[in-house]
This record gives sequence, structure tokens and C-alpha cells, in this order.
Amino acid sequence: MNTLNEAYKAHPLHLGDIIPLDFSSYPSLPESHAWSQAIDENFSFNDPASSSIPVIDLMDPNATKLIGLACENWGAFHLKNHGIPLGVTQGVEEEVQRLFSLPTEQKLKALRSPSGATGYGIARISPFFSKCMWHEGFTIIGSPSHDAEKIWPDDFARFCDRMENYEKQMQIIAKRLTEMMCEVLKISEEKRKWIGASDISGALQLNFYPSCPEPNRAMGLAPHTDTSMFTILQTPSSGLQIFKEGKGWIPVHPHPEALIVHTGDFLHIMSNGRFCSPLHRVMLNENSKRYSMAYFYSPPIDYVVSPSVTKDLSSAARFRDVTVKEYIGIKAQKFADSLSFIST
Ligand SMILES: O=C(O)CCC(=O)C(=O)O
Ligand SMILES: [Fe+2]
Repeated sequence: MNTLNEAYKAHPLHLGDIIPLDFSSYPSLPESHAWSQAIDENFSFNDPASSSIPVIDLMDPNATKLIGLACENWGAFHLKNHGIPLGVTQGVEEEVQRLFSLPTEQKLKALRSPSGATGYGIARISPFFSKCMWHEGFTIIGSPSHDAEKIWPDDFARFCDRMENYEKQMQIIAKRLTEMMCEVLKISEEKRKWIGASDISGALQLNFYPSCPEPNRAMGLAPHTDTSMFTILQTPSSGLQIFKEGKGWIPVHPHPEALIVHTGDFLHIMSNGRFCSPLHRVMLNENSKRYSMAYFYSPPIDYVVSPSVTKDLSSAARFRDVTVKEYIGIKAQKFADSLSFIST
């Protein structure tokens, strides 16, 4: 059994916090999904050049340095020339569309169990908000065959092949990015030994946001930070926003053939706060649906995440040591207060 599954098993959800709405049968926004305040845009486009996350070419000889700066200043960047063949991305996009356009009853066959980590269901962050999100998701850890078989008993091989291939590609890029980030943070050889190991904690989250009758009063995905070390996101559509201190919510418009990478809580801890773990959310559209594939990447479950992993920790550690597994548990209970809960 994958160890990430074990980490989630210890924190079961209520069934009511897993089942998505059948969005196609709601021509107007139900009260359960109407957020009380109109969602503020609170962002001005005075200077678009300094108000968008940087684009970094992985083949650029200065890529390591640029990635370090982007992680410090934004906690996010576009990554181009990442080497994933276009056919692989397109294949996954096709499967995501095929999955989410199925009738609700069919998708519900793979409903995530309350103590499960994989399958179909609403976002894990849902219990922390009083209103529901206009979103459905499907989580994959390793092979998706167990869940896909329930949906397509005779025809799940193509979905599985494409997803597993995509996960492999993500791991190759994630390994490369981890090496670069460790270089920037001067992480000791000892604490880098896990890189490239087979027991890394990885999960692929497929997200779907149907078109919404009242996008300004609804929320695709509510503000959160990712628990991961970093997340590699692929989406053909706008809607994602990242919160930047002093600027507000910044829209992240996808670049053709580029991936979006953003740092998560684990890198924030390991860098002693130098890399941000940006708050982000997803906004909706009245006329178009949106989907995304988010690959969450973290060290193995027993790895000790600590500011002391860096060789040049010059100031006092701002966070106490936690294992990956322990922090997943803290996040499941404390959500937005998790980083302050472990701060020293
Ligand atoms: O759909 C997106 O663009 C973002 C998804 C996300 O933030 C997540 O799955 O954690
Ligand atoms: Fe996220």
C-alpha cells in the first residue's frame, strides 16, 4: 500500500464532505454554493509586467538561480521547455474530459471512501468552509486501476496507461526541480538522499470546474496552500489566482505548453520561510468549464522536514521538525493554522 494512503487513512472525512453536486441539474446557484460576500477581485492591472509570475525556461543556464528568485518572490512560476511530449499532455487532457463528462451515477461508482485518499469526490479542504465549492475531483496515487475499473469495467486500460505515464513524466521533472531547489537552499547531501527514490510521496489530482450560473458568488476552489513540497500544475484555462502580499489576488493565465509550478508548505518549512507557500484559489466562468491536473510532490512519508536541512541556516529555526506524515495529519486538523501550529 502506498504510504500516502496511510497518512490520509488516519484522518477520515464525513461522507457528506465527499459527494459532489450533480452540477448539470442546477440552472441557478443553490444556497449551499452561494458564498455570502461577492468575491472580491481586489487586484488592479496597473502594471501587468510586474504583476504576473515569471516564465522560466528549464534549458536556461541560469534556471536554478531564476527558480530560487521566483520561489522567494512569488512562490510560483511558469516552466517552459520542460520536455514533456505534447502527446502525453494532450492524452491526459482527453481522459480528464472523458472522465468528468460522464453521468454522475457513473462517477459516483468510484467515490472516495471516508478514510480513503483516492477516487472521485470534492476537495479535501471542503470541511473547513461553510459553503461548498463548484468543483469535483479525482485523486490518483500510483496506479488508478482500482478506481477506474469501477467506472469503466471493460475499458479502463487507456485511462490508466495515460495517467501512469503522466505521473512518470511528472516525477522526472519533479526530481530535476528538487535538485535545483536543494542547490539554492544549500540542503546537505545527507538530507538529499531521498531524491529519485521510489518511495517519494506523489499524488495526481484531476480537478473539474463546471461552468457556473453565478461565477461572482461562487468559488471553484477556496483559498488554501498546498501541503506538498511543490505542485506542478497543467491547465489550458485561466481561473487560478495566487495571493501576493501587498498586491492582492494575481491571476495566473496559462502559457501555451508551459507548466505552472508553485511551492507548498514543506518547502516553506525547509527554507525557514525563505520560499513562500502561496495562498491560491480558483475562480469560475459562466460560459466555460475548466479542468486542471495538479501533481503534488513531497519527500517520503517518514522524511523529517526541518529548517535545519539547509547547511547555512543563519537565523533561528522558525519551525519545529515534523515528518511528512505528521504534517499531513496536522493539516487535516488545523488547515490554515498548520504552519503557525508548528512555528517555534
Ligand atoms: O485548478 C487549479 O488551477 C488549482 C488546483 C489546486 O490548487 C489544487 O488542486 O490544490
Ligand atoms: Fe492547491
